[in-house]
Amino acid sequence: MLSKKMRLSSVGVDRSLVRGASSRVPKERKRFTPWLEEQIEEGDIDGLEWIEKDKGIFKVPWVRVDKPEFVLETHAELFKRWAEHTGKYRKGDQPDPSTWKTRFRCALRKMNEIVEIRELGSLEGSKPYRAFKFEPKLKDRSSAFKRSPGKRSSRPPSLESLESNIPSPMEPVKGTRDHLPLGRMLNHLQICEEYPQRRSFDYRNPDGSIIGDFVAPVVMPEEFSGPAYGGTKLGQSAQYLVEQLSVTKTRTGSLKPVSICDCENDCKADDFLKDLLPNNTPPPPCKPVNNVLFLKTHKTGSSTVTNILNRYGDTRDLMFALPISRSLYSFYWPRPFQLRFTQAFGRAPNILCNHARYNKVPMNWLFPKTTTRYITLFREPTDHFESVFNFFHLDKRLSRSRNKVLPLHMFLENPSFYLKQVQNITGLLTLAKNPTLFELGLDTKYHENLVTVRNYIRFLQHEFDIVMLMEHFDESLVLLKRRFCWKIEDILYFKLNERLQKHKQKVPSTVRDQIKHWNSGDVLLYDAFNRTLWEMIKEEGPAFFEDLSLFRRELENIKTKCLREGNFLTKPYSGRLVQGYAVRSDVSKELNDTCHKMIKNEIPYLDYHREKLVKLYQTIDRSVNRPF
Ligand SMILES: Nc1ncnc2c1ncn2[C@@H]1O[C@H](COP(=O)(O)OS(=O)(=O)O)[C@@H](OP(=O)(O)O)[C@H]1O
Repeated sequence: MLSKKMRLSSVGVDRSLVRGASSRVPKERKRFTPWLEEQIEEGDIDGLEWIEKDKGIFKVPWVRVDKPEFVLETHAELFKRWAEHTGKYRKGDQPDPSTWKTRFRCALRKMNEIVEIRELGSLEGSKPYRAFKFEPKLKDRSSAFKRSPGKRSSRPPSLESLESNIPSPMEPVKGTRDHLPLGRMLNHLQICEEYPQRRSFDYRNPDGSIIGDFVAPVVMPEEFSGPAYGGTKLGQSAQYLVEQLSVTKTRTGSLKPVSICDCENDCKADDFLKDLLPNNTPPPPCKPVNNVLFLKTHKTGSSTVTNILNRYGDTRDLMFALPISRSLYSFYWPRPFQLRFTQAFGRAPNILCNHARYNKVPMNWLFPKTTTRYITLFREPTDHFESVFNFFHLDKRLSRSRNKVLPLHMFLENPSFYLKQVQNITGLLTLAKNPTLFELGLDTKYHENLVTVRNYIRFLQHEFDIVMLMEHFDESLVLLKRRFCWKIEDILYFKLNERLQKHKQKVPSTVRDQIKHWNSGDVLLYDAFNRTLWEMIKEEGPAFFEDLSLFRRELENIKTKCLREGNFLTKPYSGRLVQGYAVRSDVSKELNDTCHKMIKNEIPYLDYHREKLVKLYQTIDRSVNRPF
């Protein structure tokens, strides 16, 4: 960090303009980050101080404006100074601490190089504060990220390295959709240079109706390739989307965008409301979450969740991320997800819910963390492993001779040995150890390293908003409904993909212990998220359980109304029979479509989405190309 003297002289700021002389706007306006660093260094605002200076961690006093203990002169000083610095407040203006604070908070949020460390903050007690950290700038990070040729680190990545290798500037401003003419995109990139986020833009018809939107990165780092993230090159991915954009442009003809973005005014209304509303004001009605990335894990009940998401998005005409090739039903799983595995529509997708292996950088790019909820689903590791092993016939895949199989109990006697016998651990065999950790993106070579596994779990705790558990399927869904502001009918389901009883293997306790030992990473992962789930449920209070009972009654109801009694079979994938359903012939008109969609598996649903998209494009093309 620069010394105070250097910092001040390097930007040529007259101190009297920044401090004290509040009636004038400083001649030279600084960016928020150096300005804030300077305020901390000055040390004259009560409570604004370093926690760990060498790590760039600091605290900001954070007293609620509506609290009796709030003192304008003390608690609003920092926020006032920023308002002065940006020319939003001048001496003689009416003091407006709520707005000052909101502006300050917005500025903080926009700065990708400043992250909040919630666990270090404390909003209780007589001196509440939030803790933040200055992150190294993108430029520094991307260069720090590049390895010198020939030097490959064999050390597993620490959490810090995992996190610092992530290009946070790809994250967008909360909830904004900017409208922008294609030709002015570069201008926009320059305008927003100070606020390096990824944005999405609308294209509109001359009458203002939305034709579609697309995503574009504001900053395209030259190269990001993380050890645990499959080496995605964002520069290329961005290029790819820009190419797709040109295609969209020529296809859709004359489009008239309505306005350009305003980087200065990106604050969300919620931010203002938080501080302006007195404590007892009922919270504003919640807004349903429509952007969801579901990391679909194998044999965890994930097809049931995918069906829920398919129906949710379908009834609202949301956009689904679809695998690029028509013959594909996953995003080239088990390869780590890449942008080029998805069909590009020239419009930001809302939902991803087919099998994809977690890969933070491109996923965060396509589904920005600030506007998308990330969810996934885990299963108790012993039952999970049995299901994976037997459903996917790993016994045959692990056997070296064609006509023999390697049953589960034999494999577990010396799993490393049997895996070494296999020449290429590809495809479904990648699930032969810690399947969940693998699907969530951790390279198998780190699975034995418990420090890395623990770090990775912490990383995932940052990444995912809700991790559901198959053993608590209904609880997980009710939690999701409540957190996503959904309705009970949005989470109704029929259990899909259940194996026939005769295909399920009873596993004795000794074998269960061996499974746990072999999959100890998954055990740690499951235990951690089991705790998280119950903590989240506890936070919901007693109303949660009322919702749960109501939900279970509705589940029974819909079953009775939709389904025929009897045993039915279906093939979710070729060659694999599982329990199926048949819709009652006397089903009511209103429920007919819902019942049929509730039993639709992921593959027919994907085909359905594809057809729906083609129809949508045809409609748009017809409307756009209509002669005036
Ligand atoms: N709601 C609910 N509650 C409990 N269990 C459920 C539920 N839905 C699906 N399942 C069980 O999940 C297994 C199928 O998982 P997936 O759909 O993820 O399989 S797949 O990877 O998509 O093929 C499969 O487990 P096994 O039968 O043990 O294989 C299903 O029975």
